Amino acid sequence: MELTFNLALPVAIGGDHAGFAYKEEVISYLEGKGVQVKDFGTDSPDSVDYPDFAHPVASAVESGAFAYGILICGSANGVAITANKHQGIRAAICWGDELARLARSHNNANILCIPAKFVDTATAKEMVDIFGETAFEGGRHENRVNKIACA
Ligand SMILES: O=C(CO)[C@H](O)[C@H](O)[C@H](O)COP(=O)(O)O
Repeated sequence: MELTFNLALPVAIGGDHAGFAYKEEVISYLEGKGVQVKDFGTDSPDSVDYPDFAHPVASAVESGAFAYGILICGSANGVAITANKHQGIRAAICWGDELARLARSHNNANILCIPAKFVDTATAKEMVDIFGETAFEGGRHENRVNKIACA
């Protein structure tokens, strides 16, 4: 089990209408740091269905072609529930720095789910940095993570 992300790979990002403006700001932030980002949409604030954007991001991260994923919707509940239907995905809802750190260090999360209606974009950017840079601790945590997947 890899302990850190391969940051040479792009980041997959997606979200629904409630997270649209938010997503655009996070993309600009990452690209301003030289991070390659693939935007899976949505592409406007027009109402859409979050599973239509969460599934492609989850599949992309599962493929191994992306370092990790970011999903954004109003509460983050919908995108997290959807992404976690994928066996290779551990999607964590985070609303603060320590949660983003723990999602990586203890749960080896590979998708960061951000509740756009409850977290400001400054915090989101901090969480993205922490999420991308924090290693999974392995050890006792790896035993637990290995028990998550249903047969
Ligand atoms: O939070 C969400 C799903 O968990 C979505 O972003 C939507 O905001 C939520 O489903 C409410 O939908 P609405 O059509 O924007 O009222």
